Amino acid sequence: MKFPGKRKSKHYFPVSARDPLLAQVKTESEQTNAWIVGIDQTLVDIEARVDDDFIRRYGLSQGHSLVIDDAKAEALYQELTQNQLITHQFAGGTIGNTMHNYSVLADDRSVLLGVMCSSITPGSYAYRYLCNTSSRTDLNYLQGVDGAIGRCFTLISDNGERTFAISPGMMNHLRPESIPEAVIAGASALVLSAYLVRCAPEEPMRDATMQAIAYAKKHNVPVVITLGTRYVITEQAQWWQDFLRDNVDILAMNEEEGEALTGESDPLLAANRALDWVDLVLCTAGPVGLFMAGYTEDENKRKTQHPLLPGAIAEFNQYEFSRAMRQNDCVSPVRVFSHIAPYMGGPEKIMNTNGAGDGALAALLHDITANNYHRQQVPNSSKHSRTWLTYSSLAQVCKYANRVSYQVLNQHSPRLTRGLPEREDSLEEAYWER
Ligand SMILES: Nc1ncnc2c1ncn2[C@@H]1O[C@H](COP(=O)(O)OP(=O)(O)OP(=O)(O)O)[C@@H](O)[C@H]1O
Ligand SMILES: O=c1[nH]cnc2c1ncn2[C@@H]1O[C@H](CO)[C@@H](O)[C@H]1O
Repeated sequence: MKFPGKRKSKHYFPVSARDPLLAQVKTESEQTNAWIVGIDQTLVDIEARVDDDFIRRYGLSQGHSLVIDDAKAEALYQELTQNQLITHQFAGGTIGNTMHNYSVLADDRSVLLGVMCSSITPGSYAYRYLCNTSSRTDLNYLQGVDGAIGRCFTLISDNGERTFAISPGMMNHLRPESIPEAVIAGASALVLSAYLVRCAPEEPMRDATMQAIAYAKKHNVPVVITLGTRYVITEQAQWWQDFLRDNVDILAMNEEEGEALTGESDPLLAANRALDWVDLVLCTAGPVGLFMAGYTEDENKRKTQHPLLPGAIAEFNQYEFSRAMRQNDCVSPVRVFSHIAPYMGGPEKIMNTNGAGDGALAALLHDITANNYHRQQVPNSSKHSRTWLTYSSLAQVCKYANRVSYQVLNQHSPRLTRGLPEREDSLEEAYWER
């Protein structure tokens, strides 16, 4: 486990190899016992630049992710190929991206559940998918299918807006019996997307997802969900509110999804409202940066040393130096919030905003898993005097998540090609010095 940003505090981590007591603890359990698990619709992204007429002709709607039938997918693919419009083909899927990015950041294990073609030929989409996935992502639990994985036509319009057209293949054929209970029981988090419940009634993906959630609840593993696109939510906001309340602990969304879910256009208010249903919220807001909202124990809340920020909730960042807890683990829960502007004001040239939010979520998952890892290694540390959810404060997680988003904006694919620069000894210094 690589630590999310080195510290110069008394809790410096990873624990020093020179400390004889801690070194002992470490060697006993060299094999990592901290991992995350996610379920996804196995998809390859096929990216192309198209004009508005193209979007219209195929009955798509800008900014939306729509499922299309085989005939339409074939016609669309033919047109893209004939006109040489395809610019990139890469492994995708919002949770696949997140598992991959987590593994790159943490240099550690994530487990991906989903389907994979039983028979793979070199050069096929399935082959590409496997080649573009981190070797730290455990693919041993994928369920074989006799058919194709999904294709996600990622159509970029002149105004930079991206429209997804999904040709599902057999991506929704994951069965409940393919969900391994032990993998979920031992995980630091179960990670899902709102897209998973968007499948035909006869397809088993929804049941597989609910099975995974049932195991997570049984073993007290936090359930994390990312909302995907606002259209999936707008259609049935009340249903999603109930779903979050009953099944989810940690919510990741962007400001548009936040509005669709809560009716609040202000991301801070949307995050605050979502705390009625979940324990921790990450809300990205494009050029505005990102917000986090969560709970902490009143007695342990910590005052920020940053300037107090105005907003719909006055001085909302007052206790942003607090670590997040699940509401039920608190005796006296208080709500805490944090915000951060884009790292370095954003890259000079944005290569692609696709997956910037997924990158931020991977950073949060890294911090949560590092907390579990640290608890296993140094259980009597004062860092574990309470059952915290994150290793770091909300302010620090914001900083890290934002840094990872920046990295994604700076490259073409939503999947990180490498971890954050090693030279960045202290995220703190690198952040503020430039
Ligand atoms: N135009 C921009 N300028 C500066 N930073 C940006 C810009 N767009 C995004 N970012 C950074 O990336 C983070 C995530 O962006 P955004 O809110 O667009 O994610 P998203 O819509 O969830 O993306 P996706 O769904 O593709 O993963 C923001 O919090 C911010 O740090
Ligand atoms: O329906 C879907 N299911 C799973 N992933 C999807 C769907 N639509 C789009 N993406 C994925 O979202 C990522 C960017 O955040 C893209 O890589 C794309 O593959």
